[in-house]
Amino acid sequence: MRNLLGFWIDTISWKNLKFRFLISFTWVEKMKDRIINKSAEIAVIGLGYIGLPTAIMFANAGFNVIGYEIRKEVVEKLNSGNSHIIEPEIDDLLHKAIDRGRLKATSNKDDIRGKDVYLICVQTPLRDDKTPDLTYLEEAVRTVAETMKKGSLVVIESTIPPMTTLKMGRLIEEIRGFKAGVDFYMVHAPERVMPGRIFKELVYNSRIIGGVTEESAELAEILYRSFAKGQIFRTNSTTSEMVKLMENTFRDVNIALANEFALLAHQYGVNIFEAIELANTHPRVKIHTPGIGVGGHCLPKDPYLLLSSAKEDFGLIQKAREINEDMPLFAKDLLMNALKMINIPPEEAIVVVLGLAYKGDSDDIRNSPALAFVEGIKEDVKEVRSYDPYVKGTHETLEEALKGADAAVIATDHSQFKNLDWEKIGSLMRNKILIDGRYIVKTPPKGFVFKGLGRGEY
Ligand SMILES: NC(=O)C1=CN([C@@H]2O[C@H](COP(=O)(O)OP(=O)(O)OC[C@H]3O[C@@H](n4cnc5c(N)ncnc54)[C@H](O)[C@@H]3O)[C@@H](O)[C@H]2O)C=CC1
Ligand SMILES: CC(=O)N[C@@H]1[C@@H](OP(=O)(O)OP(=O)(O)OC[C@H]2O[C@@H](n3ccc(=O)[nH]c3=O)[C@H](O)[C@@H]2O)O[C@H](C(=O)O)[C@@H](O)[C@@H]1O
Repeated sequence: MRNLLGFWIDTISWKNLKFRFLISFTWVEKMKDRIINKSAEIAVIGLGYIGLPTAIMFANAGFNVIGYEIRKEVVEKLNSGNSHIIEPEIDDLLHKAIDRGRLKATSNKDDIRGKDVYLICVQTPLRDDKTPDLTYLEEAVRTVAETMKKGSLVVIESTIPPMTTLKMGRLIEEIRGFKAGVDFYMVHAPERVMPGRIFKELVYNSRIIGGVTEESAELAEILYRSFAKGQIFRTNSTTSEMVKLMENTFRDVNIALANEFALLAHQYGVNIFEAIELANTHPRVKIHTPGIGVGGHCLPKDPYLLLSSAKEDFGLIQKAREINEDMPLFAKDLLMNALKMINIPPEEAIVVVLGLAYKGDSDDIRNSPALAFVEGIKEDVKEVRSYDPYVKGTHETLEEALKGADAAVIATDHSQFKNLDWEKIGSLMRNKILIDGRYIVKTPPKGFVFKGLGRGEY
């Protein structure tokens, strides 16, 4: 917090300091009142996995919220009361917000003019060359710059490379002439929720708020307090950007270590899941879970966002990424070995991938290792089919997908896959190969050539 002082001094021009201080004092008090009495109007930019639940939370906390989204089909769906994402509790909470008249979606910029608060929740993916693609963010910031008023609070919730909030502040200044921390308030308030637990974690997780000024951070804290019960820590925007990226990089590197242990276990004929369970009985060891890969919108890209502006190479984080990115290829090796064991030429094999989503009980296929696996085998085998209960465009039923197939590969830990009767399902298949990339099948089913990732056999 003490470090912030130097920061404000940079941001505020000394010449106008006294005058601006008076204005800013009046503004901040007014804004606090508007937030506390819920008369502050909120625009959420981007209604995806993060923006929609956040908009719903603020609406149900009593604010008038308008969601601005460029995908018109999403806007239509939401305004008719239907969520376009799968998440526990979302349908009820969305209906509540819409029925109370607190939440609307729009694709019209005019509808978000002059709001008190702008929350930017757009995607921040990577380009093919693994550098950050900030075009969605920049476009969202342009929209905000065009529609905001003096004194608005601009919150970037998206995960972004260090120093991006300051850059976006300068972009607003170029477009609109408003200076961040002087003419408007600005923070980076990264979201830390876990899909599948979003509505619980929005309330109970702790939050980091990185302000370009202390006042900005204070306002944002009051705003989030309208529904958040976890601790809220204030810092500057570059620190909060780094904290968020460090959290996901920590998880990615730890998963890579678990994956490397799994690869080693194959060399020594050890079941890695038994070994990890035993190692985790140590009071200071908590090894993650190995698997077919690390997917989703965040873990596969956030380490690269963290490294993106660094002036040197950082080997550990990069290496961890490579290990995780190679795991679908290791699963491919397991499949090829199984085909060889029963003399099925790969070019004649029909392979069924069970689960396309990046993790269990999700419909999100962004950066999914299942897709990398499909990509890795599609030129080698005769046919690749897929079945995912949550993903459109896959086979309707598991049975239909497996009929006449040679191999099934479990790529996602959907609950539906956990208690399947493989001996019964096997009767539908032409050949019985089962590859488990997610430690779903604990005991190899009878009559199958079974290979489990991390299970020791190769
Ligand atoms: N999905 C997750 O589990 C988490 C995501 N995050 C971060 O939150 C951010 C958003 O992620 P998601 O919600 O998953 O992405 P998403 O892709 O589900 O949602 C982004 C939405 O923004 C819309 N959009 C893009 N540009 C726009 C613009 N200029 N104006 C209006 N709408 C626009 C897109 O059409 C999309 O609906 C990312 O930075 C991500 O790293 C953080 C924590 C968890
Ligand atoms: C540090 C941390 O826990 N970050 C969370 C993470 O959510 P996300 O759903 O992407 O995380 P996840 O459950 O770790 O899954 C990511 C991927 O990693 C795989 N995975 C996960 C844990 C593990 O031990 N082994 C493993 O292989 C999953 O199968 C999945 O493919 O990233 C989110 C985000 O930033 O998007 C973040 O808000 C969440 O709190």
